[in-house]
Amino acid sequence: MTKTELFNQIKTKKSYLCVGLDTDIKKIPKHLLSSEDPVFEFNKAIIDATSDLCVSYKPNIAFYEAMGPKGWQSLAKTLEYIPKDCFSIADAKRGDIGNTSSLYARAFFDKSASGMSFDSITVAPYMGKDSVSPFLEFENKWVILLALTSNEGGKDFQNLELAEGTEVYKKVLEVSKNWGDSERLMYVVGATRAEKLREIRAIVPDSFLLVPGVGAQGGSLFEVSKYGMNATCGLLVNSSRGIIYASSGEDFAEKAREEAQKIQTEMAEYLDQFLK
Ligand SMILES: O=c1ccn([C@@H]2O[C@H](COP(=O)(O)O)[C@@H](O)[C@H]2O)c(=O)[nH]1
Repeated sequence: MTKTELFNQIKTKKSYLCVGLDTDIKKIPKHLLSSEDPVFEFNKAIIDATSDLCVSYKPNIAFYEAMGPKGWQSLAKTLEYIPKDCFSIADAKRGDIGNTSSLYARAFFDKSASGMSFDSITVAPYMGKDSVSPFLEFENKWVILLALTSNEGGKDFQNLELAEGTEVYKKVLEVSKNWGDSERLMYVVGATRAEKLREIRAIVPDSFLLVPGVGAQGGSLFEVSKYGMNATCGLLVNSSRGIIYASSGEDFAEKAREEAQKIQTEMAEYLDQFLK
């Protein structure tokens, strides 16, 4: 999916919501556990209930890897089921020396090799350019680099000041924006770090930002939207637990829709207010 196609989806759906498919077999409603593939059945119901309200889905790969081969099967089936007008994100946080990164890229982008072809993958930037460029060699695929993460521990390194006075996360943005343009490269910025969005926008004005941390982690959608939105929206705001585990009963999909609807309604207002 191109940047223009993504923005068109945002305008059509009046939404920049990304639903996180962090599907934990231990949290799936009991009545699904007797089915052949409970994880897929759960995801399918969540997708059916939310696909008109969001523009993206983000399975976090850890939840599937943890289940072994069965988990990878559920992941591949889920990816096939995600509507083609929704931007798919493999939240895998990969990155290694070049030849290894190439294999990670093949695993998530090359359907003929792995059976899966996501639109994008999250990548850790700390091994540098040659660990990231193998992902960018795949045409029409996106890299989403971790910049300023939502967790408290993110401050341990990301906010350290280098001798020249720049914080590490800013250096990541400044250097990596030369590895690919805003048509192929996005950044993760936690909603819990919304106070930094003005400074981030000064460095990467045109890039899309994947923003996790609203809902369960307490980040503010208003602040993210006010300080982070640009002329093409430039935001994909993720909520996982707040939507998919809104209920643990048979009404889980209905309740997930209600939560997604609340966020979409707020987003429609912010698009009117803050789109530059
Ligand atoms: O900085 C980061 C990077 C990734 N995540 C991931 O996003 C979701 C958030 O889930 P919630 O349930 O909405 O809190 C999850 O997959 C994280 O691994 C993040 O939270 N922060």
